[in-house]
Amino acid sequence: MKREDYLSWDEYFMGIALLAAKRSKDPGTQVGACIVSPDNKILTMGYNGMPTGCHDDNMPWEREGDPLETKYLYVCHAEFNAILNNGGRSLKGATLYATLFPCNECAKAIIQSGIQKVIYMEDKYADTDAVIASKRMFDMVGITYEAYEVKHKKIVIEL
Ligand SMILES: O=c1ccn([C@H]2C[C@H](O)[C@@H](COP(=O)(O)O)O2)c(=O)[nH]1
Ligand SMILES: [Zn+2]
Repeated sequence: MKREDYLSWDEYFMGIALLAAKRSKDPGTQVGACIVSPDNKILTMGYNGMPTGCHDDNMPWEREGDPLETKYLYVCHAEFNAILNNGGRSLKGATLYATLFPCNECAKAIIQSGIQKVIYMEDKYADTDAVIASKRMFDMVGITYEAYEVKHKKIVIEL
């Protein structure tokens, strides 16, 4: 008889996005993204981090203060990294699993890449212009977005 407590596709892909987020050096919010083809093949992944060659130790991670000394002008967003990491594979019709609702800049890249669906975990910046603009664009172009249904499943991985 087969196992019954195996991961659903959504659990598997969101689990991978959560694992990718663990690579982030951001002390504030660690974001992960996993992009999946319509036939459930993982196409690409990403997390928020500094551009390649900009060493994490030499970059600011502050949230406030002189804008040039905050992370915001430098950090590459998880979804943006995932899209850029696609290795030449088409993302048309794909689904993006994201641990945070994508901002407007990521939304633009999502639209241009042909991704059709977004499944997100957290929407803690829902009241910001960035996320409002994001949803406005998704609605306009017919990209669907839905909150990941948390089932409080614990996935334990021992290394
Ligand atoms: O679409 C998004 C929006 C934000 N991020 C990243 C950018 C930053 O590294 C953090 C946000 O940090 P806070 O301290 O919570 O402001 O999230 C992203 O990857 N994707
Ligand atoms: Zn973004």
